[in-house]
This record gives sequence, C-alpha cells and structure tokens, in this order.
Amino acid sequence: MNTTTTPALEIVDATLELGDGDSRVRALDSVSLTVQEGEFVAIVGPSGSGKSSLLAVAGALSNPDSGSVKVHGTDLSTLSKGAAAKFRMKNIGFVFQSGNLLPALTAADQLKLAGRMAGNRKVDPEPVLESVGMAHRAKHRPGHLSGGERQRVGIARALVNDPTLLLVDEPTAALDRRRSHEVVQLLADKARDENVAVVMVTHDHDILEHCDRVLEMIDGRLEPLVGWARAASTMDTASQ
Ligand SMILES: Nc1ncnc2c1ncn2[C@@H]1O[C@H](COP(=O)(O)OP(=O)(O)OP(=O)(O)O)[C@@H](O)[C@H]1O
Repeated sequence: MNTTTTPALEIVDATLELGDGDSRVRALDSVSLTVQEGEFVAIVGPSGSGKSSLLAVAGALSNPDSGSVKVHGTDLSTLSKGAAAKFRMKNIGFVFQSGNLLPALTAADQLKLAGRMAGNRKVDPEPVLESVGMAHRAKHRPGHLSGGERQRVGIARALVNDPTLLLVDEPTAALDRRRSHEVVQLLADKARDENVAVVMVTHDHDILEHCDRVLEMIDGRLEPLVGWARAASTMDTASQ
C-alpha cells in the first residue's frame, strides 16, 4: 500500500439526510474516511445505519448535503450528472450481493459490455477472467454458474476497466463459508496485487480477517470497530 500518493478515496465531513418531514433521517453524520490505493477496508454495522448511503456517495451515485468526496483527487461535487456517470464507469467498480449479472450474457460478454459502456471497445475478457480463476467458464451464462462463480465474474466485471476504487456490497450474502472466504481473499489479493482500494460493506464478521481495517457504522457515524485486533491494522486505523 502506498501512503504518499493521492488517496483513492477521501471523504471529509460528509452529511446526508434522506426522507421528508417526520421520516427525515441523517443517513450520514459527519463521516470522514480516507482509503489509500491497495487498502482493503470493511464497513460493518446494523441495518439502517448508513452503510449503503456511504457506498452511494463514494460511488458518485449521490452527493452529500455537505462535506466533500474525492476519488483519486477528483472532487465528485464538481461533476455534472453525465460527467459523474462517465467518471464512475471509468474509475469505480461495483460488486453487488449476488454478482448482479445479466442473465442472457456469457461471462466474457458481461466484461465486454462493461468495457464498452466505459468507452473501452478493446477489452479482452480472457486475462481478467483468468485472474479470478474463471477463464474456463468464459462462455457460460449466469444460470450455469454457482453462486461463488457468479460472484467471481461480478468481481472480474468490476475490475475490467482498471478502477482505482472498488465498492463492494455484501459479497458473501449468498455464499457458504468456504466460498465466502475464497471470494473475500480474492478481493484482498486484488487490493494488494493491483493496488485497487477496496471498500466492502458486510454483515459477515467471519471474513474480516482478510481486511486491513474495519470500521463500524452506527446511526450514520463511522468509527473504528471496537475490539478489531488485527495487528497490521493498528497504523491504518489512525488514518481514518
Ligand atoms: N430513499 C430513502 N428515503 C428515505 N430514507 C432512506 C432512503 N434510503 C435510506 N433511507 C434511510 O437512511 C438510513 C440509512 O440507510 P442505508 O440504506 O444507508 O443503511 P444500511 O446500513 O445500508 O442498511 P442495510 O444494512 O439494511 O442495507 C436508514 O434509516 C434508512 O431507512
């Protein structure tokens, strides 16, 4: 992990309110988070605590009411809607709960489509699928893949445009214990080997051992997870 370059993600004092009238809630309450390239950060917390809202502002899907969000130095609030969409496709990869693949497309075509959408017509899916151990399933559609395989293709698709930042929402929700560890280990490898910053929201405490740093969201506020004891994370926690 390189700590001297521009952070992959820098959220400063972000606040976001959602809903109207009596049902208005503060989904993010003065949240600050810096994630360096190559760092793998997990965010845990109860349902409704603001985790998805955090991924949404980090992924240029919504703007905070106050505070700032920079991805690799670009202040997302300065981008028009169209520019934000282009920026997102080129620089940010998303991995969803169950892969979220298009049922009609083969694994290879899922990656080609993601490339084309980002203006990258020359995507070669083969090496990216190979890197997640899925080259042998390149011609398979999602209906003929296991849950773990779908998740791997989803990760390959998120990586196909060489993003700086990977935002991952509950990647193990549909997986058994062994496959959960395999998929999260894969994310940890990608962070380390390809210098991608990974922010993963999860309810699954069993997989936190693969992460560099673990934070907890409670009522819209983000704090280091109490009791998180991985020795290597001590220094990183200070950079939040
Ligand atoms: N579109 C919306 N309109 C109004 N309130 C919303 C909206 N989206 C989310 N909220 C509220 O904002 C708060 C944070 O929601 P968020 O989805 O970020 O939590 P979460 O931690 O991701 O929850 P979960 O783990 O259940 O997915 C919750 O109180 C939720 O009810």
